[in-house]
Amino acid sequence: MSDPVPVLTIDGPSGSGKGTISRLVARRLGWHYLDSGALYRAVGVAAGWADLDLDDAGALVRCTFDTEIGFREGDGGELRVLVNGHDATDELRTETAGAAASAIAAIPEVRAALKDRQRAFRRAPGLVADGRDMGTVIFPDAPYKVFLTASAAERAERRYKQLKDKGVSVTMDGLLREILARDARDASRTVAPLRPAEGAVHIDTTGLGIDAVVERVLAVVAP
Ligand SMILES: Nc1ncnc2c1ncn2[C@@H]1O[C@H](COP(=O)(O)OP(=O)(O)O)[C@@H](O)[C@H]1O
Ligand SMILES: Nc1ccn([C@H]2C[C@H](O)[C@@H](COP(=O)(O)OP(=O)(O)O)O2)c(=O)n1
Repeated sequence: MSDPVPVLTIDGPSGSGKGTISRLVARRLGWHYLDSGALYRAVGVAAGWADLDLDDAGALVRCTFDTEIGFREGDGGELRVLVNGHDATDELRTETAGAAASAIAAIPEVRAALKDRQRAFRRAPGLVADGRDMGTVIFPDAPYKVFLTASAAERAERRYKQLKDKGVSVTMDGLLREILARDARDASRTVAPLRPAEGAVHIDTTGLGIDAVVERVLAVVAP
C-alpha cells in the first residue's frame, strides 16, 4: 500500500491567522489548501439568500445538501468561492456570514454532510487544511497538527485592519464582542468543538509577524 497523502492541520479561533498562514505554507510546500470555514460560510450565505431562519435546523440541513460550492483561482492568484455558481468571495468574508456559519456549524447533520467534501481535498502531494476540527475530526490521522492562537484583543485588531482595508465600516468594540461570542459558541458546542488536537503544536501568534509564524509552522513539517 502506498503511504497516505500527508496533511497539515491548522486549527484555531477567528483571527488567529489560520487562512493567511495556511495559504502561505501551502504555497511554500506546493500542497493543496482547504479553507473549511468557507464551506460553512457558503451554507450561511446560501441560507441568507433563501431567507432561512437560523433556528430552523431541518431547513439548514437541506440547504447544506442543496448548496453547490466551488473553488477557483482568481486573476490575482487569490482563492475565489462560488456558491450555486455565483462568486460570493466578498460576501463570505463578512462578519454576518461568519456569525451565520458559526450558528449553522453547531448542527451535527450539517457537519456530517460536509465531511466527505472536506476529505476529498486530500490529494497528492499533500494538503494544508484550516478550520476548527481539522486535526480532531476531519483528518485525525494527519501527521502534522498545529493550533494557532492570539489574544482576543490582537485578533480583533487584525480583523479591524482587514475590514477597514476593504472599506467595511466596523468598530473595535463591536468586533471584539463578535469574536468573543464566536469563540464561546465554537468552543462550547457539543459536536466537534474548537479545541487543540492531541499532539498539536501550539503557536501563540500574539506579537509575532506573519513571516515568523510561517517559519514556525514549516518547522513542524520539516523540523
Ligand atoms: N501573525 C500575524 N500578525 C499580524 N497580522 C496577522 C497575522 N496573521 C494574520 N494576520 C492578519 O490578520 C487578519 C486575519 O487573518 P486570517 O488569516 O483571516 O485569520 P483566520 O483565518 O484565523 O480568521 C488578516 O488580515 C491577516 O493578514
Ligand atoms: N472546520 C470548521 C471551520 C469553520 N467552522 C465554523 C465556525 C466558525 O466560526 C465559522 C467560520 O469559520 P472561518 O474559519 O471561516 O472563520 P474565521 O476566519 O476563523 O473567522 O465556521 C467550523 O465549525 N468548523
